[in-house]
Amino acid sequence: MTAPFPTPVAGDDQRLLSPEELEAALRDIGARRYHNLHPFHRLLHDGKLNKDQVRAWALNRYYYQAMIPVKDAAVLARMHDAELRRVWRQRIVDHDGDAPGDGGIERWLKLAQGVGFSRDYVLSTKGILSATKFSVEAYVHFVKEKSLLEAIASSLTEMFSPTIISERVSGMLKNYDFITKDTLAYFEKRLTQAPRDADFALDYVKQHATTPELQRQAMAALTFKCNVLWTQLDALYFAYVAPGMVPPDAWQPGEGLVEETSAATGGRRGPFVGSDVPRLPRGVRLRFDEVRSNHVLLAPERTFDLDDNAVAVLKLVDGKRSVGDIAGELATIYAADRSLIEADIGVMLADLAQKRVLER
Ligand SMILES: O=C(O)c1cc(C(=O)O)c2c(n1)C(=O)C(=O)c1cc(C(=O)O)[nH]c1-2
Repeated sequence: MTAPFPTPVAGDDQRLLSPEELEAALRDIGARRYHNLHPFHRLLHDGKLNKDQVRAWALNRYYYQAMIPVKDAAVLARMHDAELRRVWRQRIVDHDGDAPGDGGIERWLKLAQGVGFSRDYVLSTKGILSATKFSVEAYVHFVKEKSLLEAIASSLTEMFSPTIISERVSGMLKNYDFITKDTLAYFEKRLTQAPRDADFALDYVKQHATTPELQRQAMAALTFKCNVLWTQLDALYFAYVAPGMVPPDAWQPGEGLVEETSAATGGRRGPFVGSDVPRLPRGVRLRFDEVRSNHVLLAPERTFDLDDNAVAVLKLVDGKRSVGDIAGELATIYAADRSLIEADIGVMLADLAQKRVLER
């Protein structure tokens, strides 16, 4: 069988690397290919995504989380040594927990719920991109089909995860008002679990990759796994950032969400009132569409036609003017009653907020 990805060579002339050289070569793979370098992660951590794009990440990443114990059970099934199984089974416990309501998958569900999803929608895995499923399933197949050394080596991306997790948690808390420490609780445990798991796997690989060929296989396994993580972000980027092509059946913003209550959003539903300050969410823009020869609201994966009244209002939405200010300006321009305008635009803005192209 031909290798699915180009496999790195073990050294200049396939010589046996020392354990330290092997570790350095593995770390170098991460330095060049780990998913912290992916543009989607840069956007996520720097606060450049809108809420729906963060939701798409949380939803798709759930599939990875949910399949990790399936992957680890497959690895476990290949271990003929009870001592090894005793160590590895901890990974399954970490994700599944010891009791209902416990464990990493549950904490990821909390994260997904924290950004607005209904638990049942996430659990259904409906709406997850096919490309996410393909990547994650490729990982499960890989550990079943390849040697135990390769299966263990493929988990070594975890060597690099504490850095990305710290960066992600601080970046997201700083940059998104809808993200709380509670929502990101998943990552707290990973900060101790990942280094523990990675240390064990790295020792195993250094001890068992005893020929140039085995060392090459270990490096190829880590490269493969970096690609598993990278392609998941490619898929998210393509569907929800640019060009914004959401495949049929994949999650569309607005789907699978819990009806937002004031407690969940920190905001209110219903008409906007005079003191509300409307703003366009990140990624939503008011644009003149030459083809339609009309203004539209451009969201990452949707376009909304606007009538003249909406255009007049949205031209004044700048995240600074309140509804009262906007009504005041329009009342002057159109010589109309300010309180009537305020009531009208309150309803109109609430309708746009319902469609998630406006925030207060
Ligand atoms: O947040 C991350 O960037 C990240 C990365 C990785 C990784 O590098 O594979 C894992 C996780 N998180 C994670 O939470 C997790 O449980 C996990 C298990 C594994 C694995 O390969 O067995 N990787 C990862």
